[in-house]
Parts: sequence; structure tokens; C-alpha cells
Amino acid sequence: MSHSTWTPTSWKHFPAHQQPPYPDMQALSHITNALSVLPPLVYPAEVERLKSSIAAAARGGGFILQGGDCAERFTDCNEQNITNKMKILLQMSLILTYGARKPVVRLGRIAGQYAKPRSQAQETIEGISYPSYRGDSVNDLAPDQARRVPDPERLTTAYTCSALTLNYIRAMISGGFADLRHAFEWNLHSIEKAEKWKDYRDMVETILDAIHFMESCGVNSHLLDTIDFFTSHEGLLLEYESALTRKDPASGRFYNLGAHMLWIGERTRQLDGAHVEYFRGLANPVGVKIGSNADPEEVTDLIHRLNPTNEAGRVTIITRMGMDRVEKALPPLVCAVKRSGMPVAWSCDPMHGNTRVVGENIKTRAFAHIEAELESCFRIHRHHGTILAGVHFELTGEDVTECTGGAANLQDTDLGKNYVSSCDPRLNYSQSLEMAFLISRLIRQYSLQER
Ligand SMILES: O=C[C@H](O)[C@H](O)COP(=O)(O)O
Ligand SMILES: C=C(OP(=O)(O)O)C(=O)O
Repeated sequence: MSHSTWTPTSWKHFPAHQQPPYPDMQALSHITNALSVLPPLVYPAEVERLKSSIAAAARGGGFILQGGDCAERFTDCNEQNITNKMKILLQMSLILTYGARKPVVRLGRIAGQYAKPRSQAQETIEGISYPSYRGDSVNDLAPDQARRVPDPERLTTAYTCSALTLNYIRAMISGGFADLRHAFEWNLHSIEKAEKWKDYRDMVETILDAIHFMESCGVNSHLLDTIDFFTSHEGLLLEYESALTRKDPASGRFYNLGAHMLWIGERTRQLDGAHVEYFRGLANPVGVKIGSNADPEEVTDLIHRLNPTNEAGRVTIITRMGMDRVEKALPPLVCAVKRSGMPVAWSCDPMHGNTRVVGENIKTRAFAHIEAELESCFRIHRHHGTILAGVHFELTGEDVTECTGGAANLQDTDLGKNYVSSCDPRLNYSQSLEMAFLISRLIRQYSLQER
């Protein structure tokens, strides 16, 4: 199939991996037709603003914090849950802004992160084999054969929950929730367990002092009232994503208006696959997850396919290699991309290459391994004269026990206490706060040496 003519559905001529086996394709097209005329969730000018911020971060003029749940659940679409996610992301971004002295691009894995690629089509729960859970937009987590069958009606619920979540985020921000002067109010119920809370409190006091000083000098601090906050999810379900793709009459370009940014997963980034075909026609900023087995030449071909005009901010390479493999796999990739001269933003996802299984089938990740991969990424980029422009995390504002280590030194034996994730393990509130302090130290350490 030729790659010359792109349309929002030209991907249908290419092999599409990880698509749910819907039993009734007619029901699916009925739903996607209905979705395609519903209002978009975001606006092209917002998407362009994000693209410019990513381009600035790629040049060292900012830092991208992308994070949120591994898989959002429909039941999480409530005030408390959204508020808690916003609190931890705002706290982390404040720590990073203060530590790095750079604007932070806040990019939630939120308001649409409802679909999951899986390694196996079937999974075994208590000795019984079921179709794998593929995210709430596909099937139900409950171990029940009938409820595990992909149901296209769930796409409508995914759209609705995304819209409700984003609507509440927008209301919170325009209502002043993100105002820096309220930084003490972003505390969470599990705060007493967060070892880094005192450091956070001291930092906020210093910032508030500086704001009071500015105000008493007559400097207008209203710029601190509000923030940019962007949404992102894995663009996995192509029927859904193409239904949310619209032509912008002003520019004539096509945008996926279901999120500001979308990424292609490690399992679906085949050069001649349907996902790459779909993504190459979008004007949105696009992320691509890259694991340790990737061939550097193939990655440069991929970047070229996605961004033939070398638009700045358009492609973010999100490496997720694992602490054991990053030292070997990242340098050739960095060198090949650098040699190609193509503009990319580099981000590090230190979660997905560091998953290990404990006991029967409990997935976990160790804080120390996550830290080690991050540190390697900062160092390798510094060594090759490239810039690590951001990080990508699975995390939550809740007091879960899914990843081990951190200041509270969670052990494998603690995992059963509050393991809630429906797919992969997330950093909990305390670990996320600690991680933000660690990243800001790494940014300072590795950029202090810059020219
Ligand atoms: O979040 C990423 C993937 O969906 C996840 O790691 C897949 O997990 P699996 O290997 O258990 O299918
Ligand atoms: C599936 C994911 O990651 P990866 O494609 O890197 O495995 C994810 O981030 O949810």
C-alpha cells in the first residue's frame, strides 16, 4: 500500500495491531459514526500551543512532565479522583519548576487513557483463562467471560468520561485551583506518610515569600493565577481515534481533537503498520515509545515518516528501556537521531522497562530501578550533547502499594496492602513527590554543566 494519500481512515489499508476483536463490526461503525459528529474535546490552537511548548523544551527552554494512571477507569471519573490527580501533578510541576528554573509543560495521562495494549490475548486468573483486559474503553476488568468480550458501547462511555474529566479540570483551573498562592491546599489525605512533605512545605514557603516580595514591589503577580494543562493518551484504538479526528477549517490540517497529544506505543510502532499511517497525518504533537530492542535506523525512518517536514515539537521520543539495557541501547539511538538532524524532543519513561513480576502474577517496579534509568538517561544525553526534555510516568495521587522502595521503603510483601491498578504498577503519592525532587536535582546536576 502506498503512503501517498492520507485520510483519517487510510490506516485501514495497513495491518493494525492490538485492535479489539469486536464480535459485531456493524455495531462498532454505528458507534464511531455517532462519535464522529460529537463535539471535539480540545481546540486546535491549544494543540499548537502544546506543540510550541514541546519544541521549546526540546531546545532546553522547558521540561515536560507527562504522567497519570496506567489505565483510567470509568469509576474514577469523579470529583475526588480527578482532584487528587491534579494535586499530585501540580505539586510535582511546582517542584520541577522551582528546581529546574524552567517552565514545566504539564501533560496528564488523563481524560482518555482508557485503552491498553496487552502482551497476550488471554490472561489467567485463579486458574481460568479469560480474554485479556484491554482497558475500560474495550472490556470490563471483572473476570467474567461475557464481560471480557469487547463492547463498542464502551467507546461512547470513554468519550463521555474524557469530556467530563476535562471539563472539570478546565473548571478547576479557571476557578483558581492552580493558582500558585494555593499551593498548600494541594495536599492529599496521605500527606502524613509522604516523607518529602516537609521539603515541599519549605519550598512553597520560599516561593510565597518571593511572591509577597514581588507584590510589595508593585509587580503584578496575576500571571501566577493560571496554568496550561494538557491531556494525552495512547492512540491505540484507531476506530475511536479516527472518529475524533477533524479538519481545522482555518489551516486545513487534521487534528485529533480527543486529546492535545497522543502517543504510539512500543507494540504498535511498526513502520508499515496502521498506527504509524494514522499518526503521520495528524498535526498534533505525537509521542513514540521506544524500547531497548529498537533499531536506530528504523527509528530515524519512523521519525521521518511521522514528521517529513521537520516541524519542531511534532515528535517526542519516549525511551523506555530498563535500567539494565539503557546504557547499551540509548547511545546508538541518540547518535543516529542526532546525525539525522531531525528535531525531536527526548523524554524518558523509566517505568515500562523496569517491570518485574512477584509471586503468582503481581507486577511491580522498584523505585531504585526507576531512578537508575532516569539517571542514566540524563547522563547519556548530557554526554552526547542532546537534551532530555521530559519524563513520562505512571503515577497516582493515592496511597497505593504498587511500586516498591522510595523513602517509605515498601517491600514486595507490602504490595498486597493496597494494590489497585488494573494493569501496571504506579508510583504512589509519596513516591511521586520524592521522584519530583529527584528529577529536579538531576536537571540541576546535568544542566549546570551546560555552556
Ligand atoms: O502499560 C503498558 C502495557 O499495557 C502493559 O505493560 C501490558 O501488560 P502485559 O504485559 O501484562 O500485557
Ligand atoms: C503501554 C504503554 O507503554 P509502552 O508502549 O511503552 O509499553 C503505556 O505507556 O501505557
